[in-house]
Amino acid sequence: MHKPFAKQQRADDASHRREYTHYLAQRMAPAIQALTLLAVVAYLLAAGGRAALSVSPVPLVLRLAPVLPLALLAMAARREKRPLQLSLLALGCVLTLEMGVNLNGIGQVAGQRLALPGLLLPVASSVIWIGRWDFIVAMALCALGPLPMLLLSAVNGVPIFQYAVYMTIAISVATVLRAFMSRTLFEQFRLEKQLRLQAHTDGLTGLLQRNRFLELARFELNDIYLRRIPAAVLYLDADHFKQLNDEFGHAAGDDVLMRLADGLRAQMRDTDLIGRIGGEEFVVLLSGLTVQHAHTRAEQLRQAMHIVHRPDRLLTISIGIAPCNRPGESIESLMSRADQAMRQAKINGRNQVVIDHSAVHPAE
Ligand SMILES: Nc1nc2c(ncn2[C@@H]2O[C@H](COP(=O)(O)OP(=O)(O)OP(=O)(O)O)[C@@H](O)[C@H]2O)c(=O)[nH]1
Repeated sequence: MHKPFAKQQRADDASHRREYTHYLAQRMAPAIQALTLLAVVAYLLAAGGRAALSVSPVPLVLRLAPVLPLALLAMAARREKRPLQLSLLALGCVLTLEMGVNLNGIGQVAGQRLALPGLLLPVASSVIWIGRWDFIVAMALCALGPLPMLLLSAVNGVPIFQYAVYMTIAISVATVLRAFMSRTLFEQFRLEKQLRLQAHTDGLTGLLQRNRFLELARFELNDIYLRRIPAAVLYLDADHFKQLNDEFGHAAGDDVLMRLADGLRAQMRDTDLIGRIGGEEFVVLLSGLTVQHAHTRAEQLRQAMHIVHRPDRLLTISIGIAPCNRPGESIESLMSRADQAMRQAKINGRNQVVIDHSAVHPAE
């Protein structure tokens, strides 16, 4: 179930990190999918070419064996979007490639040369690692993977020394590339989040913008109808607001609107969805409350607003309530009924709560 946006704004560091990890997974998935596919083709070409050019004590079938797990990993990566699973698939691919390097190099006079393509691996894969842990594991696999083959074919340790130098350079380059990529992606994530926040929240009151409210309310209503729980929509409008603006200016009006929004937030539960729908009009979706409970809450809210002082008088609001008692009814229709009830409250003399009875179930 979608929680109110206000709640998302208070997300702690752990959920922020989780959000970033999922963002990275979305961004990295196509690269991981392309690289795992490339690994299958590259391995086939390299192992096939080597089999045609040189003799090896390891049977060809065994040397080509990594193609199957590589192909399976590439296929699994095609449908994957979850961060941990993507990291594990990419690591599986690196591990299989390193096993392939050993299978093709063991027993060959110039076996150590086969370790050279492995030097590409840290650099080629540097940007796909989602977390720090998978990057470290991948680099360790790249560095240590070809060692069995090198140890078997080394003469006086010379190839191992050369390999260690080149691998250190390759891992250093990979670390720089990854650091640059992480910084760029984190900045992009931060900016996108900030833009989303600005697009979703009202700049003056910090409440949900109309469109975002409607979007979240649709999700919430689906859940309400599915679970068959009671709910109600409140439509709130500040009384004689034009008079305030006309007499004391828009800045005074803005100040009252901000304090009205603060009062709304303080009175409502974390799970209530609150949106600013128009100038001095607000809507609340109260989930899990019967119409009687919603009425009590609306009355409390109306009275709580009296502590907000306007320069000319106490702030009063008129509230309309539409109970969600027609399964499948849209949020737009509920808001329209609540708005009608609010208009009735204005006609009745303002500063009061009116329930829309047009669709109240007989049982209620
Ligand atoms: N300060 C300020 N005023 C706004 C804002 N948005 C809308 N308004 C003003 O809100 C006022 C709404 O006035 P009306 O719709 O006539 O309603 P009212 O004067 O409150 O009268 P009733 O609703 O009948 O009690 C208008 O003067 C708008 O200019 C805003 O963001 N800031």
